[in-house]
Amino acid sequence: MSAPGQAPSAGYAAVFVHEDVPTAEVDRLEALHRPLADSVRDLVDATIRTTVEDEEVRAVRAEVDALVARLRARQLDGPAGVRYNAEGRTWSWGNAVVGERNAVAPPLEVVRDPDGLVHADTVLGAAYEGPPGMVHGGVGALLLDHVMGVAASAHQRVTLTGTLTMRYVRSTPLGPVRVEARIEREEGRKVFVVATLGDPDGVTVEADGVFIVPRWAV
Ligand SMILES: CCCCCCCCCCCCCC(=O)SCCNC(=O)CCNC(=O)[C@H](O)C(C)(C)COP(=O)(O)OP(=O)(O)OC[C@H]1O[C@@H](n2cnc3c(N)ncnc32)[C@H](O)[C@@H]1OP(=O)(O)O
Repeated sequence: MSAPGQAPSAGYAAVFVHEDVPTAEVDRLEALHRPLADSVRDLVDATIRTTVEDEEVRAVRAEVDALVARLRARQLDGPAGVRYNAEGRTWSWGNAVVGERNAVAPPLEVVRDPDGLVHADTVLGAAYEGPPGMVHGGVGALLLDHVMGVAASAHQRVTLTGTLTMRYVRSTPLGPVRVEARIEREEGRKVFVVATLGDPDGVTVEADGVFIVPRWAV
């Protein structure tokens, strides 16, 4: 444990890395890598749903292994972390929900309206299944946590999830989903956020959470 007033651990603090990369270069790299993540996401879906012959499965595996080896020829020592430049541009390419290079993350664009509503639309396919044909409850929580965190941070402060409560009103079918979140109220360093996850027929999960501005971030 770290002393009060400090980041929880050197490891945590170390993921916020200042990097002297101009915004145009960050944008160029994102444009280069995003289609690769899209293709890998497609590969994940195809891996789940393929019905090809055994030999074809073995052959594809060999090709995928070769591709992995090519990408690993030069790579970071650990996770991608959160990076920022002098222009205030931040990027977190490995983020589990919005990482531009993360094929595990559903493609999600989080939008903040002028009135404070934060929302995101995406389509969840076979990789996000829990009950048959339905979104895994943990995936719903993942999306809600992130969008609620964005609402709490208001793009100007660090907040961490303190407590997250969810009520699964009905199952969420795989397919198009929408997350909405807004700040309900604030008390000192505690930010209370309410949110919903829904399908085209309406709300499927209701959530409320307490997001904390950690003492080390004040
Ligand atoms: C500029 C940057 C913008 C970036 C935008 C990007 C958006 C990204 C969005 C990503 C989204 C993804 C997000 C993620 O995935 S965040 C990852 C998941 N969350 C965590 O890992 C958090 C782990 N916990 C901690 O680090 C600490 O325990 C925290 C920071 C939470 C509090 O430690 P701290 O030492 O700071 O707190 P304190 O003891 O001084 O207490 C202060 C007040 O808070 C109250 N309290 C304490 N704990 C809890 C609790 N668990 N629930 C409810 N309330 C709690 C406490 O009673 C007190 O209230 P009061 O007595 O004053 O009334």
